[in-house]
Amino acid sequence: MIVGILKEIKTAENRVCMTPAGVEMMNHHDHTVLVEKDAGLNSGFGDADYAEHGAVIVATPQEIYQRAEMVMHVKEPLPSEYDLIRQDQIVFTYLHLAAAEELTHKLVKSGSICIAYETIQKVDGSLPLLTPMSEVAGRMATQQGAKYLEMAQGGLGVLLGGVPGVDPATVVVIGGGVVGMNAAKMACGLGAKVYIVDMNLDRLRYLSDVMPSNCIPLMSSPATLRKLVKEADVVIGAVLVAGAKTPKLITREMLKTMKKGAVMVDVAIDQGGCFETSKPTTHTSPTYTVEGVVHYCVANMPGAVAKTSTLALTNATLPYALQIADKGWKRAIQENNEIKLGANVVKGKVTYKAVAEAFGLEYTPIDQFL
Ligand SMILES: NC(=O)C1=CN([C@@H]2O[C@H](COP(=O)(O)OP(=O)(O)OC[C@H]3O[C@@H](n4cnc5c(N)ncnc54)[C@H](O)[C@@H]3O)[C@@H](O)[C@H]2O)C=CC1
Ligand SMILES: CC(=O)C(=O)O
Ligand SMILES: [Mg+2]
Repeated sequence: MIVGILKEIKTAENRVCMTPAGVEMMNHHDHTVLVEKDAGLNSGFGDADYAEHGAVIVATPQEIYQRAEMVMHVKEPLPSEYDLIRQDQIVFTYLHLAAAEELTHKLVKSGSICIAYETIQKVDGSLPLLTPMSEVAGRMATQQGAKYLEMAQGGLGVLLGGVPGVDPATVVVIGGGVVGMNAAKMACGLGAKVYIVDMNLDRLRYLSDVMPSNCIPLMSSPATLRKLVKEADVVIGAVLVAGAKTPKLITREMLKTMKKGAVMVDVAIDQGGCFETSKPTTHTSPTYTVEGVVHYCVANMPGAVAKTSTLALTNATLPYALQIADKGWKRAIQENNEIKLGANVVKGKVTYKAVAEAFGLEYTPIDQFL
């Protein structure tokens, strides 16, 4: 198969979706890999490095879309690419469609086969291609919370861990999955007082077993959240219902009861965000303030630490990319249920139920194409 590696074009997105080592593996499986010029530069991989590992360097995204049978990205295609996507082409990347109505319509119109990293799912419910970036974003969320608590950044002026004789900050993490647990670990390590809330009692039991004593796992309910946000210096949004639009758990009314200068980091923004007042921001303009509360809602947080993130992401994506390239999309889906769950839009139909539901579109089970 001809596989195309596109350069990222989202604001301050520095990751690349395949390393030179990945290109070499693809070559070993007899695939040709086209890599867009400078695609890996900000992750530490130059064109010469790719070429040495067997890539064909291509000057423009137009040529990649024209020649490749499967195009790969890290982030979703942006408007400049919508008309380049070809019928029957495989698009393999993060899509987060339940929060992206225009993109969903464009992909339906394109007739392509769109497999989303974030809905590929194992039998135990885990999301193997989301997990590594959730680990990065969770850890970063606490760093960003600490930074924006500083007064020069518009924050309250509280040090996350306090000092001897002075109370530490209170961090409330909503959602105790991969993002939430990683955020909480970092906040605990810095000495903050940490609450982590989830709806899944088994997950709360697990967190209670493994987290340090300055982390208090609590059952999520509107009443609990109303109480916690009043105390919070930092609130981290980390809930997910796989593939679906995020539920809004912190309302504007609740925001009004928070401390002025408190910080909200909505990591779940890529699926729509779990605070009513969240809207996507970028690394070049990451925050805004509502009701005196600083909001950080960057949808591609790991892009800021690309040297870590590219390696973590491609370690996870490459085995799946190889299967799709080796077998073609149909057989890869037939033989691997994890990849089957990644199919979001196929040949003009929405094949992921939560995406269809988000926009009142017709849902077509993928089995109809197999
Ligand atoms: N902004 C960014 O750059 C990035 C965003 N993300 C996003 O972060 C979000 C979280 O991802 P993961 O932690 O990997 O998901 P996960 O599936 O590991 O964890 C989600 C947790 O939310 C809990 N949950 C669901 N509904 C809830 C509710 N109403 N109240 C409390 N808890 C609830 C679930 O029980 C689960 O434990 C996703 O939207 C993901 O796409 C991930 C990486 C980067
Ligand atoms: C998961 C995701 O959206 C990201 O890594 O940017
Ligand atoms: Mg994202």
